[in-house]
Amino acid sequence: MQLTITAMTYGPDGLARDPQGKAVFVSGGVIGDVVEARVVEDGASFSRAVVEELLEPSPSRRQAPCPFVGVCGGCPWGSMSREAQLAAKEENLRSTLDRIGRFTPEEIDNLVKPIRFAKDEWGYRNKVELAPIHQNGKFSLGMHGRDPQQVIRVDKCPLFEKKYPKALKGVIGALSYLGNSRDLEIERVGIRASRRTRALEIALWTPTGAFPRAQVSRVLGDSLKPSSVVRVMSKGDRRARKVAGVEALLGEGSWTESIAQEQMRLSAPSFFQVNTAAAEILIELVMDDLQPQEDEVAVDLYCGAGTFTLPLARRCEYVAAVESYGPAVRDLRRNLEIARLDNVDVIGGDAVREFPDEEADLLVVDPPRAGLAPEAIDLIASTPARAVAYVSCDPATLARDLRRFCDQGTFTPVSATPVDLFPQTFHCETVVHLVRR
Ligand SMILES: C[S@@+](CC[C@H](N)C(=O)[O-])C[C@H]1O[C@@H](n2cnc3c(N)ncnc32)[C@H](O)[C@@H]1O
Repeated sequence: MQLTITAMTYGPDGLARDPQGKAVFVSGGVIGDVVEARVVEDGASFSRAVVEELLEPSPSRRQAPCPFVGVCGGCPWGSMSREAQLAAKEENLRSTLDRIGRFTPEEIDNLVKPIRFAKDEWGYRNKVELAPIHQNGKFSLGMHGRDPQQVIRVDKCPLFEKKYPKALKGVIGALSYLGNSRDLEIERVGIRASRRTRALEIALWTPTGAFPRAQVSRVLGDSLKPSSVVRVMSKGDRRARKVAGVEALLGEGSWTESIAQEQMRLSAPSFFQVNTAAAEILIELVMDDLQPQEDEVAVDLYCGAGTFTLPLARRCEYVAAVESYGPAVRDLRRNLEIARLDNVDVIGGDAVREFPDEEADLLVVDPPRAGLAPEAIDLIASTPARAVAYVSCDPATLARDLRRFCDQGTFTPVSATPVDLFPQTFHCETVVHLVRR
């Protein structure tokens, strides 16, 4: 079937319409392509197809600097120009606010601001994760494919921090050498690198039990000169592994990044924004939207290790920060100590159950992809706050929650700024400014 790709989905695929007007998700299609496609799934409301032949390549199509684009899971939009990626992300936010948020075209025009982005579209990721490969009795490491069951053999990744072009090869080489002389039981390996602090950490995720600590730290230390090597021990059911502890095998036992003039120290299991330069845009937008004042109280929900907590604490009288993940709570306490900030109440627990009872003037919420629980919206509405900054990594749950805020009636969104935190992917971060009606 001949198809023209007219949009990008919130996923790797292009979107086209068949002659009857039914939506077709086209794997391998880039906006503007004319393709010959084979339908692989014909559903009642939409179909799925794969590109068989590129009849007229889109002007937005380009040669990506990595042969694994399309196969590897890291760069699903890598064959599309940056301009086209940015435009598609802005359009995705608009269409989600329309479909799920039920905002009118005029409201969307008023809300959505031009997408913001940092300079680097490659070499921006401060973190990559490697998965084990056991093949023909040999051990190695690779990256998850577009099909997450598949692990692709790579020795470099153009998304990873450009100041460390040889880190992947070094880690894979050293651990393959060790893993072929004895079973290290590696479940995954995380590498974090900072061009600002020069910190390089290798985190080996393994089950609890015996582990050749000295040998691993010697081989990784000799080949990569990392600032830290840690072992993250996990236990429990395969689908719900829990961190049982982190042991430092070499160096600092944590990784340091510098962001918006703050030093952040992170333990390997803690969340940190993977694109430091673009995360600084999030901080700038949140502070510009909220304009925190020195006599004000701020609440930071889903605060992680403190990306927004520290800048809020510099500007406000007092901050209450809530985070449910133990390692991140400990990181935040340490980051506040390093920053000599003593005006923050760090609350470990669920954002709804532990909702701070302070009279908040401002709130920052940065939930995971699932977005906010309906109770969280009611709790936020029950505060006397004058404004909320909602940082979202999922346009669909964001649109749902903005509709709930509007229906609840206390806060109304006044701007939604997409930020390109994840170039080469369809993912998009958004900062929404809500004010009291
Ligand atoms: C998207 S991250 C944002 C972290 C932080 N604001 C930052 O930018 O670095 C979401 C955070 O929410 C935490 N989290 C997840 N569910 C939570 C809950 N129910 N209550 C409180 N925190 C939660 C996660 O552990 C994670 O640190």
